[in-house]
Amino acid sequence: MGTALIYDEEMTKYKLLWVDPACKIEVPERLTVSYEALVRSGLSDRCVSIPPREATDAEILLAHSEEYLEAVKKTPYMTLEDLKEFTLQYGDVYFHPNIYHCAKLAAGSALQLVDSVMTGKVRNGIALVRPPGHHSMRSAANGFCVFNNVAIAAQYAKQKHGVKRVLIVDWDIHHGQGVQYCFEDDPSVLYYSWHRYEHQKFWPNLRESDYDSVGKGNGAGFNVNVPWNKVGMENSDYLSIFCHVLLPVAYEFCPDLVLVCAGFDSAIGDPEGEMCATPDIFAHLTHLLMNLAGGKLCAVLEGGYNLTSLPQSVCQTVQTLLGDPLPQPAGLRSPCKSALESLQCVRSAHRRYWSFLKHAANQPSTDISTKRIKLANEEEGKTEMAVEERAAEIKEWPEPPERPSPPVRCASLLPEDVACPDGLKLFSSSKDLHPLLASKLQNGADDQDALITVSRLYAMIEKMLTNEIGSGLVLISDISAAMMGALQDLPSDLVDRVLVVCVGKEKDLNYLTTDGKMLFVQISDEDKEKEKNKYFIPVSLKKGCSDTAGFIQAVLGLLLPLAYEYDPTLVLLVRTPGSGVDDSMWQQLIGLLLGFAKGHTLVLMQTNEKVHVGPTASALLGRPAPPLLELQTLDQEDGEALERLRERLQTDWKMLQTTSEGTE
Ligand SMILES: CC(O)(O)NCCCCN
Ligand SMILES: [Zn+2]
Repeated sequence: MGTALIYDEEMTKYKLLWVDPACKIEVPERLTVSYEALVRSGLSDRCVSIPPREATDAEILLAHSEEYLEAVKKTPYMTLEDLKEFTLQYGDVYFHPNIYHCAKLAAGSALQLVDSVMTGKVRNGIALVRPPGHHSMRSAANGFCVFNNVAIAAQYAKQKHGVKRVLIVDWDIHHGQGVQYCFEDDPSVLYYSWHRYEHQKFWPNLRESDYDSVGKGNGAGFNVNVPWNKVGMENSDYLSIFCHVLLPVAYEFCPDLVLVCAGFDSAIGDPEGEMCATPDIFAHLTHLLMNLAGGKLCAVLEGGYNLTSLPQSVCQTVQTLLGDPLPQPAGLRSPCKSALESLQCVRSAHRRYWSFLKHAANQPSTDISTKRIKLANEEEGKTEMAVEERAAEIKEWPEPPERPSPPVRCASLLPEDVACPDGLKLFSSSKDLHPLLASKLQNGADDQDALITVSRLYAMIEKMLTNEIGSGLVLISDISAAMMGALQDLPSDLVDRVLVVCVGKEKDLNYLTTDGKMLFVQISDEDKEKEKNKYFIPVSLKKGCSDTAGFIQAVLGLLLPLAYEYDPTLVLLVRTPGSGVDDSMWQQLIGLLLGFAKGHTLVLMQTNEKVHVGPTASALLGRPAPPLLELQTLDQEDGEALERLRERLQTDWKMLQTTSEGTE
């Protein structure tokens, strides 16, 4: 299924008609440069073009009051003076004779996107709209927003498509207070937002944007605010918040639909955000959400004011929605102290609502809310520094890397009697021994067949690293022998950093190395807590890999952060017989692992488990994993063991940190 693209140049036909420094950045070119970049890169041709439509009154009233709608309806007929007068009642927004029409198109675009995804016409999609929506409230325009496009879309999805749980991820750098107000007592809509906050000194300067606004009444726990109290946040900060806050909560919430308030003012170069995350980070943020809700994801443009990083970020997002390989998330380092403080505060504020956060640490001793009160009392004037001054610090950043799709998306090495699943291409490798193995033959290696198997594995790995093949699926009769053969002194000129994820128990692991060429993560029911090798991470679950809650917790809170920090050039995923992992969990794992090593994941399974070949192939082809069934709660002892493991490892692996204690 395809990716929808909703855009219409009509939404460029309004602009600021008077002087207002706070609003001058919201220009029509935001939309044109984004769409033109999609056209130039050939991405728009690969999308399913869906026309926008005007939202009806009834649809707008899903999130707004009648009096507000009636008032906005009058604006097309206002004189310039009336428009200025009308605008004065709201904050940081402007009106124009054509903005009501565009606001209906923006909201209608979001609804068209929801319809296209919910009816299965497309898998996912993006709507390039203006005016944005997430600041507008029931009876007020605000922050360049007139109607709350995503809030209306969430209500519409519930009402028209019977969606039970909607996840809204707001990666715009501003807090979508309009969305928060709309759903704060509604447990069927989980609103997650990070936003520049600086202890309430940054616009819209709201006390309720802080991490302790967790939702009200039945909605308690379903509003997650992550305040950025410093500018300059980087890719590592964004990814660690996704791994340690958003994803555990999102997987436990188990949404039927994901809506993204896709604001790109959180990218480097933006005068509003002043952050340092590069445009390719949106490839990863999008990918990490694509295995939720069976892949049903609707992204709706919010902010984004740097006319270079905005189109780059939009293209990165669309390319991931289309299923292209991800760029390596290079240059990750430890999240900064301020990000870790926010991380710790959010996790402790939500500990009581989400079993996946149950083991989160307490609020940091240097409680950041006291800073908020102190700083907020200082003279307000400083916060209103003109936008131009802030924009002066615009940084340089590299063009996002190319993300070419390999000619063969997924190759397979199967025994003759196993049919090649559709979409996979049988890997034909020469019968003679791989030169790298010739040495093993000389010192009389015994088992010829094993050597041939390893030889073909090496040949497949080589084709991956030259990007002739994306991923691979290999069935072998004896998995232990194959792992021994392949991993025993793995030739360094074959691959320099391989992440081995071993699902299930595996007896002798004496090919482990300590030189960092291989990071070995094992999830099983074997308890090996005494391991001291930084590159061997044994995760033990009492009930083994069949325990979905424990498994997903290990994947999200341990494996993902480790993999981001390690940044492998190859992922080797091994499923040992009798692991007990269920297919939907297995597909989730594959889907998430494809985000690393430019999609070069090689799956090793034993021939007697060929019944799992179909689901494995489907996941390797980038098809979304089915939603996980309602997760049981996390086993207490497993949760504590995972926490101990994370504590022990975080001195070596900075992406595992979830508290600010101990950081300089
Ligand atoms: C959509 C948005 O979040 O980017 N709007 C930002 C408004 C900033 C006003 N100072
Ligand atoms: Zn914004």
